[in-house]
Amino acid sequence: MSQNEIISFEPATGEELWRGKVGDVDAAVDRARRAWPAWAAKPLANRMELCRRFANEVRAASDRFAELIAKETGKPLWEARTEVEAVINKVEISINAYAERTGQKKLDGALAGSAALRHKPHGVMVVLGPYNFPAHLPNGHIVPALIAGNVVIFKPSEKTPAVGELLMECFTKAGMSAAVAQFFVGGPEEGKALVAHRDIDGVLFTGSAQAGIAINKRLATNPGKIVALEMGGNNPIVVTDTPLINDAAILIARSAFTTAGQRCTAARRLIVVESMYDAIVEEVKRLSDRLIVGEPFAEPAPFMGCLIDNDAADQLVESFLYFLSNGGKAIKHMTRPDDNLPFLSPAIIDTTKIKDRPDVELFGPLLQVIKVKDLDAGIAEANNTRFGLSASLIGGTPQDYNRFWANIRAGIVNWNQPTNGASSKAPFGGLGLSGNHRPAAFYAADYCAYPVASSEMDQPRATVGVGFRDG
Ligand SMILES: NC(=O)c1ccc[n+]([C@@H]2O[C@H](COP(=O)([O-])OP(=O)(O)OC[C@H]3O[C@@H](n4cnc5c(N)ncnc54)[C@H](O)[C@@H]3O)[C@@H](O)[C@H]2O)c1
Ligand SMILES: O=CCC[C@H](NC(=O)CCC(=O)O)C(=O)O
Repeated sequence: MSQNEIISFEPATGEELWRGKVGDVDAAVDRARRAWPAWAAKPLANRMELCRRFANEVRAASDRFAELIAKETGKPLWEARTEVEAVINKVEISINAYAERTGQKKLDGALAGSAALRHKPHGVMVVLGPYNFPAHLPNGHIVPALIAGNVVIFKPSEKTPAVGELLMECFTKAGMSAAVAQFFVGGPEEGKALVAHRDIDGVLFTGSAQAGIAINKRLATNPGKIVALEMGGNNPIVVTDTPLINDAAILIARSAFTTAGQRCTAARRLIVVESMYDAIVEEVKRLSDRLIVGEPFAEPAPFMGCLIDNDAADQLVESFLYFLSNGGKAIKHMTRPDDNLPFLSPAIIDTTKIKDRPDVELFGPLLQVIKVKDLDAGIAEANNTRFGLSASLIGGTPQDYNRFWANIRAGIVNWNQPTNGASSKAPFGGLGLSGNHRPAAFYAADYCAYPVASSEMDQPRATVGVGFRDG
């Protein structure tokens, strides 16, 4: 790959899919900055209408869109279709969110004249996207930002530029200028340069904790720039008493292995009370043995596809071997049928005996199992992480769930539901290394506009008060 070019490959076949020239950061920011005033001055209804047209363009291209997502990420076609649906649905959800979370209102109780709360856009927003949901997650920043009156420079992951390009094409086809919704090709270096550019007003990031922290540090001396960080997780799924072993196992397998474990909300740690351990572990293994791993367009449809590339697969195999050689007990071995392709079988390993388990996000189909004495020990173990994105409790009573809910540190806390599959109609974000208290999804509206409080009279009428001499 030349440094001036980004090339993406189909992970399931290794074939080249797309190539494009790396963008010019200064030119992109300058173009965006010049486009901003006119876009911000457009009536809100026009901006919303253009976003609705964007949704129609995505709908019209939905088959091609889903096929491209499946090809470029390696996820199954059925799942890629759900990503396209999420992109379309994001528009109406964001329109509602803008009205509910921001928008404008008159305030009661003004002493004279009237008082109002309104919101203004920040300006030029840089959106940096991840590869696992190359359309849905960046779109979750882009649409709210545009509705609020910002212009956007979107740099997709260097691993999924083709999907990023198609997404942005849908905005231009909808009638939005390519300077308002701008597609930018680049890798981490260009990401860094965009973040550091003095003429941007904010960075809306979804990706790894490592990159998010680097962005946070880079902008630490610019408190005026908005930084929204959606990062990873080391998410726990805690199992306490339940007679529904098969249902519990289905929820666990879905949490851990959907999208081949490449979801920020995937369960990484299965924490089980000792009375349930044997039954749950046996059933999760039995189910996982039945999961079909296959290429995106295979028939019958696979449950999960491959990882994004061979490096990611190598790293995950290494992590499995690390656990194995440090006291872990394999429940289901990780296998890789072809060393030249990133397909991995789901793997399960008991790491209870490992003293200092690395608190990192292992982004793939690898589930650790940890045995605990009781629910309180389970909650303590669940919180034994620097991350805090999602957490689920399986089984137990309403009182158990209340205790779990009150004590767990995570932005998404579920009961008898998977850790993943979060709703776009709710806020989405996490604590600690998972985010910076700027939740996305429904609350993305909050970081796309800032509130302005105004006290207003149509004439400059005023009377002198205390402390003036007669005159
Ligand atoms: N919380 C969430 O909403 C969420 C959602 C999806 C993925 N993720 C996380 O994303 C990770 C996987 O995605 P990824 O590998 O594409 O993430 P990544 O952090 O490697 O890259 C994300 C984006 O940031 C850019 N980038 C990388 N380093 C940068 C830097 N120092 N400065 C500026 N830009 C930089 C990349 O080019 C890419 O566009 C996982 O950790 C996963 O948990 C989080
Ligand atoms: O990989 C990270 C996202 C996972 C996904 N979350 C969402 O889709 C949040 C909703 C939104 O952003 O609209 C999940 O929980 O599976």
